[in-house]
Amino acid sequence: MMEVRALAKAFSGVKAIDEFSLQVHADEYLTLLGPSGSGKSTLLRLLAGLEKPDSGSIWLNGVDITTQPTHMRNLGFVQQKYALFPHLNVIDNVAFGLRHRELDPVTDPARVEKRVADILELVGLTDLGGRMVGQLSGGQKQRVSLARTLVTEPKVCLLDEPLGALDANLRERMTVELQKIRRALGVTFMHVTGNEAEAIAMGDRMIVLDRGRLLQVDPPDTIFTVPATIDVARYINAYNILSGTLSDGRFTSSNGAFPVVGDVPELGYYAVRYDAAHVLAPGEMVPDGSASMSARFIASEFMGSQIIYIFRRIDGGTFEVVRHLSREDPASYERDQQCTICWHAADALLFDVKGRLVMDNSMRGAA
Ligand SMILES: Nc1ncnc2c1ncn2[C@@H]1O[C@H](COP(=O)(O)OP(=O)(O)OP(=O)(O)O)[C@@H](O)[C@H]1O
Repeated sequence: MMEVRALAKAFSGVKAIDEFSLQVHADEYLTLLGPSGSGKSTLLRLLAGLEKPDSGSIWLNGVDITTQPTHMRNLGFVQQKYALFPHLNVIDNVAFGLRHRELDPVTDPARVEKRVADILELVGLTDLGGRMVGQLSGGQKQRVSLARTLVTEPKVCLLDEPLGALDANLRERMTVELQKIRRALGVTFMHVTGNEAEAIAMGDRMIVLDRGRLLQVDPPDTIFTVPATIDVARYINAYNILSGTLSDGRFTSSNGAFPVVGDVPELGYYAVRYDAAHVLAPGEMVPDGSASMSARFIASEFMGSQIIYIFRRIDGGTFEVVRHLSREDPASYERDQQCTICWHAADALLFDVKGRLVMDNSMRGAA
């Protein structure tokens, strides 16, 4: 439906977007995760036509829109700052885009009224239509901003950190709402976020961006279980990452040596998911087929249904262990207590020196 081909944009010689290509499907929720400065906003601005690319092209339903002005693109853009008209009420803010859009403006008052009423109902603002926007909460302003964009029926709606300004409670509610609204309209959403949990929870597919380059695009569960590079593993904040080398058939680092199934040349990194590790009880033996390391307890964080234990590794880095409390009671450790952490050797992911996933240990076991 939308296709981005080798898009590039540099500012003063620094590449903000670097040979970025992507196929966007109709009726999908795409999330875009990247650290600060990775080019997320620049990419949205290029797609929206607010920034001119140095090279590459953007296609919408087979039409090259690379040089089309913003208002001709039929793309919606919900920016970080809501940019609502303070002197207009909610209804008029939403109606404005519809009356004044370049492509097919709607001027018949009855049609405008009906369309605005429908969209306000969809975003849950029916009762607030007459309010001035200055009298709305952050979450309500966010909905007006979304409604104002969606009322124009864009083919793709770009959302720049739409939940960024909301408190945790509201963010959780809007997570579900945004998905519901998108599904009801069948419009494609491209939602930029710096929050990995949001990207994983909301996307049908998820893009990971780093220094302007696309590292991976896949359904979130694939990104979570099979991150294509060590940087993807790092950005989703779900893996303990160790660097080391292969020696005598074992991944060897200052934290110990762990068995590697098969022969992996050029091994550089070893990653253990937080929820794949557990802490041995005093006197408990390391099970067969497991790797283990010694670490000192620093702190735990209770998260409701799960608990995170944080340890200090021998090399000074941290190692996190997540346990689900539906399966076991929380344990308590003394600060600086020496513990043994273990995991199935086959659960570790192996990356080469360039940070590319070589093949995971379990796949090697099966091979
Ligand atoms: N108008 C500009 N002039 C110069 N440099 C820019 C401009 N816009 C962006 N950049 C640079 O391009 C890079 C990407 O910036 P961008 O704002 O797209 O990143 P981001 O991933 O959206 O970051 P954040 O999550 O912090 O908003 C950064 O190095 C930034 O400093």
